[in-house]
Amino acid sequence: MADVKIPLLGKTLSEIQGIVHGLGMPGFTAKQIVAWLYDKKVFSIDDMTNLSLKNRERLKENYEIGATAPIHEMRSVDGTVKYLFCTPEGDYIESVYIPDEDRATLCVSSQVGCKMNCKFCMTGKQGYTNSLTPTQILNQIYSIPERDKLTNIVFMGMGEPFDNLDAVLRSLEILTADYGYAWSPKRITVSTVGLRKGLERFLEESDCHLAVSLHSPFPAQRRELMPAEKAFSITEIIDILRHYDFSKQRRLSFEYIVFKGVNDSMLYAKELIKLLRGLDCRINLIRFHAIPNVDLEGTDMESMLAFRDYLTQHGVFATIRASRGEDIFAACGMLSTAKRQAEKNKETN
Ligand SMILES: C[S@@+](CC[C@H](N)C(=O)[O-])C[C@H]1O[C@@H](n2cnc3c(N)ncnc32)[C@H](O)[C@@H]1O
Ligand code: SF4
Repeated sequence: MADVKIPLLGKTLSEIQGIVHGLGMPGFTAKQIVAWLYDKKVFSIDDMTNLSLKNRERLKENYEIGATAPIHEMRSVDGTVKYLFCTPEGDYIESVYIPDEDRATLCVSSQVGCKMNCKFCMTGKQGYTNSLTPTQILNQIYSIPERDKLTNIVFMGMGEPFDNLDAVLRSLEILTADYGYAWSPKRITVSTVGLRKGLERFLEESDCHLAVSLHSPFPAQRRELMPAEKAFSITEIIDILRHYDFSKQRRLSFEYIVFKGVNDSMLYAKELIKLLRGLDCRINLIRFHAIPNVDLEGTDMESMLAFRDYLTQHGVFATIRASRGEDIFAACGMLSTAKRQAEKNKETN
């Protein structure tokens, strides 16, 4: 059996210092290694040319960079690219590259599948398989051809980031630390259904933007759409957020998929205004990407515009999120589900 090597990608500076120390290398090599990883973004330890040949060989005995290219990509007519990665366990995850004028956003996954089982979500339908390691989270950013064009990262791919918070926080540290990518936290948004412990810890330990998936201002209806509401209600989430100061650089937004005949009337807009009163935030209205076997439909653009205008006129700034890559299975979880299905069919034929 081939030796399994430990990936360096996804290790923090202090972890690399521990490795360097353990291998008996001089302390300064830790900074050199993180620079090769996160600044120069090399694909081989052999490329770390300011490390002595002996130290590179020593490192290579047990470690590797750990970057793996996507196995599949789908390009939309609008420039959006969906990438499919395969993890060492043979699971599939998706990332979506979304170019838009002077911005280039990558939507990354944090888990394989998801435990939250939201009614409208294809990833939820897959169930939960695994949580991604920091290596697997960062690899989505490291291994795409557009990596040097990226201006923003959103954790809005497969999975619930607060259900894998250690790995997500470690990735955020590497993306924002001076020794790492040195990105401003303002370029990164983490989206969540809201899990109590995760929310509190994220607010404490990170400065990145927060997006909360809201979808209904009424707890009973939100519970129908999003079972996570049972454990941590939107009213409690908002209570915690009210005690936090979002007036500085950090942005708080709420995601709201507008479903036809479900949550698109002015009654809902009025309730949202009540719920969010006094909070420094915005609402992103999202068009529903239809998924199979779910009796939900997206609302029409006219109702969406009226909903947006009502909210904005009543002091809750609302925008309509442009729907991208509709021709390439844009709803997260669709491509990996198709791949899983194709493999199952192969096995049974
Ligand atoms: C896939 S989730 C991942 C992050 C996190 N688990 C969450 O729910 O916020 C990212 C966003 O996509 C939304 N979403 C899920 N399925 C969707 C669909 N079929 N159409 C449009 N948006 C969807 C979610 O509600 C959420 O706001
Ligand atoms: S919307 Fe988010 S939390 Fe809900 S099932 Fe999908 S990935 Fe999980």
